[in-house]
Amino acid sequence: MNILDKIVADKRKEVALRKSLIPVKQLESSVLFGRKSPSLAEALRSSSSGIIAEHKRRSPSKSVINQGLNVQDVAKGYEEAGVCGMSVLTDGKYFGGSLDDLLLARTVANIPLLRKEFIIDAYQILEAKAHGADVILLIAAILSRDEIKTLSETAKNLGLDVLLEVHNEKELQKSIMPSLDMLGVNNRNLKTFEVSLETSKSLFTQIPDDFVKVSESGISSVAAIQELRQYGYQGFLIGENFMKTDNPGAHASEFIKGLTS
Ligand SMILES: O=C(O)c1ccccc1NCC(=O)[C@H](O)[C@H](O)COP(=O)(O)O
Repeated sequence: MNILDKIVADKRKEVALRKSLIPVKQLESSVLFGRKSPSLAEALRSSSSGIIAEHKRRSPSKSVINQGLNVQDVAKGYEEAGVCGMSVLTDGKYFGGSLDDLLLARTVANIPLLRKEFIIDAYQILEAKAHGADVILLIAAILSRDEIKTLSETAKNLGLDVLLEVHNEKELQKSIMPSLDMLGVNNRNLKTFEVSLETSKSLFTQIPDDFVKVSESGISSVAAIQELRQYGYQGFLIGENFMKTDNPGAHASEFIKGLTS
């Protein structure tokens, strides 16, 4: 069993438990459920930086990145830095995150928030909306085409943007459909943890122009982004490079200045 299989097996149990504890009606009656979500795809299209900055305490590939920060400070810092959106990892077991992190980020920031999660069930999309997310992530490696269609249509019906993540041509070809807003190429192979920006560079021609192209993982320099832009990428998801510092917001701010100067 690879790490992705393990995460998904645990996620199925976790979602079943959560469903038994919190009924859909309760999620739907939350204050944030009625909130209009700003679009991350639109923000990326009109941005000169394209940065989506992530809150990431730890990960299967790197173990601990930074456990000592307050998620609200990180969210405020990212917003002040001028990022287009913030990604909040909500998985507890492997990433040390939670839905409370999303809620806390929402209370202090107005930028689009992405629920970074291993979504396998529409219930998790309702949770995302109820906790202030504007965008959900769907991972092609763990979903069938039919599941991607059902889950992305659920998200669109709730006014959320959808970022669909792929790692290779096969995942990309099975996933293309109109209910997606952004296509993300993950430079990290989630089964082996190997990271290479070549993954983004090799897949860009096959992503139709209707989708905002996002390059994810392993991005740590302004030069890398300038190069990825040549391939048509408009969004850049960065986690560890910001989160490993004492002040991710300040680091993101310096990074964005380097990109836009
Ligand atoms: O980051 C991991 O080790 C990981 C392992 C298994 C599944 C997903 C994983 N990461 C999720 C992500 O996609 C990244 O957090 C995100 O793209 C940011 O990456 P980075 O800038 O390299 O922290």
